Amino acid sequence: MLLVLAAWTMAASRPTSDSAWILDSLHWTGAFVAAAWVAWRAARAADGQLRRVRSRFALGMACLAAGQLSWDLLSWAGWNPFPGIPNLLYLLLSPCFALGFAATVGDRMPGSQWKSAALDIAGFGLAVLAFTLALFLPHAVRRSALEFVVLTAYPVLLLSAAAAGIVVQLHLRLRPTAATFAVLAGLAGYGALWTAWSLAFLDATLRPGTGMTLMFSLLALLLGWGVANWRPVPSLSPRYDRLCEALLRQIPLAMVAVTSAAAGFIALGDRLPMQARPPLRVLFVLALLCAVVRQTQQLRDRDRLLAAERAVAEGRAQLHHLAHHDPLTGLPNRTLLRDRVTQALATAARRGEKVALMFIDLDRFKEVNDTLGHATGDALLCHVAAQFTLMLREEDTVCRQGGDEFAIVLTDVDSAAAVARAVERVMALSNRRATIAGHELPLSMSVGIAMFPKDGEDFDGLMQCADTAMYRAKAAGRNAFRFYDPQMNVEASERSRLRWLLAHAIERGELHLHFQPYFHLRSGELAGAEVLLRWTSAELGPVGPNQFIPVAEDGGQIVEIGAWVLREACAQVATWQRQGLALPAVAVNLSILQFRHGDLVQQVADALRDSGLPARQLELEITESVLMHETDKVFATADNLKALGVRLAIDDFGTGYSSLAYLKRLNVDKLKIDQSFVRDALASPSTTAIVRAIVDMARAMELEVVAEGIETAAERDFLAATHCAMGQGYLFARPMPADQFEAFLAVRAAGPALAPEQAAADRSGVFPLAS
Ligand SMILES: Nc1nc2c(ncn2[C@@H]2O[C@@H]3COP(=O)(O)O[C@H]4[C@@H](O)[C@H](n5cnc6c(=O)[nH]c(N)nc65)O[C@@H]4COP(=O)(O)O[C@H]3[C@H]2O)c(=O)[nH]1
Repeated sequence: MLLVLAAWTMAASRPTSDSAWILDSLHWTGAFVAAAWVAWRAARAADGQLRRVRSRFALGMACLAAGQLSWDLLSWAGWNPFPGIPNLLYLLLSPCFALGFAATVGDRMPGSQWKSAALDIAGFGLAVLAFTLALFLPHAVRRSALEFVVLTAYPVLLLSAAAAGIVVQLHLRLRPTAATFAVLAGLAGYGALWTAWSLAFLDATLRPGTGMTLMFSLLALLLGWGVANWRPVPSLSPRYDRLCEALLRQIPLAMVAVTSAAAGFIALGDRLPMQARPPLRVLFVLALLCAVVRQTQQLRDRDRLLAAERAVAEGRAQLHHLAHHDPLTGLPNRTLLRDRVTQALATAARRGEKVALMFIDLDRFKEVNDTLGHATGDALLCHVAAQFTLMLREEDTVCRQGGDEFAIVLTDVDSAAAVARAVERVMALSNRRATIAGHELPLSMSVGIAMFPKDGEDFDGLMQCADTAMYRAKAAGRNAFRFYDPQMNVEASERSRLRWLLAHAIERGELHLHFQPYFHLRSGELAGAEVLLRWTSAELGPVGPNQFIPVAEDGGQIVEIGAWVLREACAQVATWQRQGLALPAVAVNLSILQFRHGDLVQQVADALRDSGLPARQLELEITESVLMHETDKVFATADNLKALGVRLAIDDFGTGYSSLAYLKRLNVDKLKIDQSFVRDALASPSTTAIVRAIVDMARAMELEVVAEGIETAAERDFLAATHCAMGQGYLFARPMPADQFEAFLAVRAAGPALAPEQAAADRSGVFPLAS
């Protein structure tokens, strides 16, 4: 750099033109060779794509240096025509840089972007050409066409190369560095310098040793440094991305501006040769066409971008909605519920208000799903969701937790009584039936309620309390609501302990069967025995079936336990039979879950085959509740069971949904009158009438009837008088373990038939009344 400055200072201070040219050529040669050497070294130090890019730039710098050296040589030889080899070499600088920019792009640009970039460069190039021609043509009168072309090509190619660099920089969002500025400013500066130089050349006013000649050297050094440090790194900054986008949008405007400036020059000046006007006009039109096409393209891209942005925004909104709402019912989901409850609690805490959280579970929804299909189940859920929404105030939130569970938040509630009123409103739905896809579905729900701040202070705490209370409502026979009470937690943990212990009861041999006989009331003959399950837990001692069967049903363990009972009962009765201790019938209780989940028909067939018990001796007791929902599946299973030859009995008849049509269709063999009727029959005339009606109806339908829970002789006499054929109860015998029942059978096999209570009395000591 210092050498260049020294040479130039000497050239500028020398009065003679020749020596100034010599000194100019000295600093040009020094600067160009030095710049080429620096660029070349940097290219060799790089590898991969960077090496390709820098090599092309360095080749351009080498052409510049070679041009200068050849100029020096030819000038020294005294034969240096214009244009000559040096000019050709100088001209190669721009294409080499353009190739370098193309190598920078590599495969980083998709085809459509390539086209846009090419159009940007071509349009700008055409505009610069138009401008340069407009500038140069009035001065070209005394020059040959070739001279003019070369002089015009210098600035046009250099400015187009600079434009290519800018366009690549913007399209690829390359981070702007000092080297970027050096290369782009070097090219653009050369473009401007050559313009001035060419104009001076055309006007024959070119003088050596001026600032302009010095600039050639300085710009070469700047370019060399820029190439040596060129390293294209994409920027990830969204701000820079937006800036590049905005600048790219200005390119058509720049084309129009440059073209208009050219047109202005022509309009103002009067020295433009006439024959040059038509090609210039074509050039203007082409440049403007490029600008228009590019502008249209940008508008289209912008529209597409806006549409894409809109789609993304809509997608985001949709995602947000999906993340916070249940897709089936459109109600808020648990995530949104948590937000709303948390907000409501914060407000309530500030204002000293109460908040109620209701946890709702539809009773027997699974049965609807299993029997009528998921579409019906979904429609029922939507129906319930719509009803809840209609019933509540706007400020209350209804949400679907998932499955058949809903939650309702009531804010600003005065008292538990107000909550109870709201709950009753919600539960009023239970009195109605929903008609879905032609099916009349009973709507029943169990509701648990937790109150803020009494039961919990945050969402999770309140949810847990409401869940526990809901569980209690279910355990209380469903279709009920319960407010949370701390005692419930104790019970809930007891239930989970029971469930855990029950899981191992079979393998630990803690389950066993009791048998309770039932008799023909008139003859006193043994009619059969009901099998009743007992559990003696190693940790808890004896646990009653009313305690553990609901737990086993909740946990689904009843399916496995029920299968075990079936196998054990058949095997035991068949063994007695082989010992000559005949039992006319053995009745086994079935749970609804065995109908739903287990392969019940196969289990029964296996139990009969393995034990050798005749099918007609096996009675399966199902409760009326089975008939309430599982119609199609129950009918099909019942048909298959009947096809095996077993008998079906309806247990606890009269307590539930007593449909004669279903009874008939089920093809049952026996009804068991629930013990609550037997208990009240003598005291309440309406119950007396019900019992009579059941017995008459059973006789009319040719069904056997057994009255359960007979405890007194008066009850027995009343039932015998109403023509109830059979009876079971403590009056005759309590449920007995297998060994005692075997002894009972042995006594009966030995002796004459006794009236049942006589038998019970006679066997004192043999048949204990307590099981
Ligand atoms: N107060 C009184 N009670 C009498 C009298 N006679 C019989 N009982 C009781 O009444 C219940 C009759 O059985 P359930 O109605 O089928 O009611 C059964 C049945 O629903 C269920 N259960 C028992 N074993 C099984 C089983 O193996 N599988 C299934 N799924 N459920 C069972 O547990 C329930 C209760 O069984 P348990 O406690 O054994 O209670 C038995 C029996 O001990 C009487 O004169 N007075």
